Amino acid sequence: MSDDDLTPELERLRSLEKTLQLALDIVSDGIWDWDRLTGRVRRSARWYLMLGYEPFSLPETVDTWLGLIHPDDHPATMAAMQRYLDGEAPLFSARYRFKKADGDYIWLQDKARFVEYDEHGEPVRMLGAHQDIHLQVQAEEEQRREQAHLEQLNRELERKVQERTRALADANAALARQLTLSREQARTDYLTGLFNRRHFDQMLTEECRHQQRDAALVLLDLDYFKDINDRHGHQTGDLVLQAIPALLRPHLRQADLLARWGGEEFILWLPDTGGPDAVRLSERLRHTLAETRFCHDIHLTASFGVAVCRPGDAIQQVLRRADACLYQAKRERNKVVGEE
Ligand SMILES: Nc1nc2c(ncn2[C@@H]2O[C@H](COP(=O)(O)OP(=O)(O)OP(=O)(O)O)[C@@H](O)[C@H]2O)c(=O)[nH]1
Repeated sequence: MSDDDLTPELERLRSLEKTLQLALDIVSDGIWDWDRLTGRVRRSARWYLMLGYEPFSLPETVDTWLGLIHPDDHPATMAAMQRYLDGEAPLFSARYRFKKADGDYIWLQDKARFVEYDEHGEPVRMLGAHQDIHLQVQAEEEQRREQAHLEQLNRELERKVQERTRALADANAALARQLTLSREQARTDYLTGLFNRRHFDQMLTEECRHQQRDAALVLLDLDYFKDINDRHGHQTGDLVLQAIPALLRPHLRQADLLARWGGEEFILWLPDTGGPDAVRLSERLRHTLAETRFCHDIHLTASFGVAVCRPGDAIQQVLRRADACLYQAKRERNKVVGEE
């Protein structure tokens, strides 16, 4: 073939190469072309511009590439290359940071594959394309940071909700305890721990409503209690009053109700109990009190008024009758008086 024949063919090839170059510029930000036999790596002008270097100003060697990869991304990049060389990947593909002329790093996507082989089938040429994905990676990192921040906020919110829920449950439990205590206090005499008059009244009304048999009402009034206060002081008087329930209780049944009726006055409701039994019990209580030595060797007696409540009786009437009996007992003191 003469030179004249070659010229149009060369022109056609040059035009083709130019077209190819333009097409590569459209789909990538830099092209590299490695000749495995010479070790030379040619890079496109755009490749240099992408990194801020003068076009073709760096040595056209593999070491230039290796020297510009961020040290942290080196192992993964080499591993990706090895996978391709070992035939485990259809092409070399890696993301890594690459050093620019100003010393900063940008994120690149690098994709390459062998394009020529020798007669033994050994690859001799590799063609690669770089893509500047810096903005994309930054956006992804920002998104990851935001996601992590949101997850952190979410965890904090959940922790706070749990804390509040726990605090609320604690507050509810404390409130329930307080309510129970308040209810307890509302029906208890603070000094003796017995039911107070108000609660006893309520219970009596209930008891009467369901009463089917005789019951007894006993009023118990300590004698000359004022003397104890006067002689030993009000605090000692309190101690004596506080000791009364423990002295009476052993003589009572589960169903019997004992309450503090007022100052030094106590009251007993004895269900299913007739007059004689109530008087006998009152005598036992009278003896117990009379035989007890309180603090400071205090002696004490009590007077008792016993009335019987029959089914259908008005409780106020019964109370009045018990009070009348007590009044009579008080004439002598240390005495039990029951209804005739
Ligand atoms: N320490 C103390 N004394 C009380 C309490 N409540 C009432 N008293 C005293 O009980 C005394 C009752 O006096 P009085 O009503 O005169 O009766 P008394 O001295 O027991 O005499 P008689 O009932 O007539 O035998 C008063 O001194 C009250 O101050 C109390 O909670 N603690």
